[in-house]
Amino acid sequence: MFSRVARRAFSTTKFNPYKVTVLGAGGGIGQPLSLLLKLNHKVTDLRLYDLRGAKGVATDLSHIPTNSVVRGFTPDEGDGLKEALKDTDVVLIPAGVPRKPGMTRDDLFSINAGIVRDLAAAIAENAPNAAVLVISNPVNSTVPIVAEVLKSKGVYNPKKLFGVTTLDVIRASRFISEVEGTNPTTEKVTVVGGHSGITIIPLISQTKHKLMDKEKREALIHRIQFGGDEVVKAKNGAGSATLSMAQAGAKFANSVLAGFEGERDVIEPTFVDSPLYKSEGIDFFASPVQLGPRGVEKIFPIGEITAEEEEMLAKCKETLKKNIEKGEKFVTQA
Ligand SMILES: NC(=O)c1ccc[n+]([C@@H]2O[C@H](COP(=O)([O-])OP(=O)(O)OC[C@H]3O[C@@H](n4cnc5c(N)ncnc54)[C@H](O)[C@@H]3O)[C@@H](O)[C@H]2O)c1
Ligand SMILES: O=C(O)C[C@H](O)C(=O)O
Repeated sequence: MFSRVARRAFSTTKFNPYKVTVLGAGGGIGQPLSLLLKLNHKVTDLRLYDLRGAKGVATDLSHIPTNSVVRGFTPDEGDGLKEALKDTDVVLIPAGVPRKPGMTRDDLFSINAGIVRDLAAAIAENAPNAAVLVISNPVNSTVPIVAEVLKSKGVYNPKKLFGVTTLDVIRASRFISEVEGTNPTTEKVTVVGGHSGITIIPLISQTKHKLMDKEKREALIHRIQFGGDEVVKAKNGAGSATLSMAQAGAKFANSVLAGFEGERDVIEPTFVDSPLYKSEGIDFFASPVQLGPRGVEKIFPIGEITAEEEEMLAKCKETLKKNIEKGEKFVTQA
């Protein structure tokens, strides 16, 4: 039985009808991500697609008494991908293979580039107005792949394409709190650049811990940049981060939906088509972005940084430029 207060709160809750699709929903990230989206009251229509397993995951989640209807789609019955995408508002893409120990994210390009390209073509056809949140690695290259496919189909909207770098941001909060003995939920670290090794730049100088001693700071930065390797090593061949990534992906998706709903001051670092370093041939860059009803509302510059961070930025740009070009050429020179 609901108490009177709970009943009143429930009956006055406003549900906006958002359709959200997860491509790769049967996987290590896909399953917990779908669970977290099922628990999100902003989501009313949840569609799960995978080559296999999506129907079982959807049926399982469909017993949870939250606001959304959840359906699973696979390619074996009719056009599952088309049905999963039709007129959806947000698409999250965790489809693709994860790393094993000894691999870089770039080593995943040979398999994941084709997967992401084909899914992007289906998005262009069935959900050209959707916000697309790319999780599949290597993000520095898969985001440009999606952009080029959407451009080739005449439906590219740079305000609605996002590389999800939220895992770097949540790791930074957690790791800095471990170093400083503080509450991780109140630690905010701006992380800019891209999503792999030295392209991940946590701006410690912009935190309240800017006076941290050099040795401690360098170890912290290295841990944030290579946090993914920590998980790959610990899972010992069974994949990479899935649960923390699901949390990160659900958090970012919630922010995108909050922006759609017109909530004010929704700001998240994310890897987007950005003017910040375009003059240097870098088409995409992660920096704090204000999200709104049309997607990207405002891209913030990275602000004042130290000489040490300038050096990191220079190295990041070199790698990022190559990663982005690799993704773009995969589509344009095919
Ligand atoms: N952006 C980030 O911060 C971040 C963090 C962690 C992992 N990742 C990346 O996410 C991806 C997925 O990782 P995972 O651990 O969930 O892998 P996983 O192997 O557990 O799951 C991937 C799922 O994708 C599905 N899939 C493959 N091809 C597909 C297609 N064409 N259409 C639909 N589904 C397809 C598979 O069937 C599988 O269920 C990897 O590339 C990984 O590197 C990114
Ligand atoms: O490390 C990986 O390969 C997965 C992901 O990009 C991560 O940062 O955990």
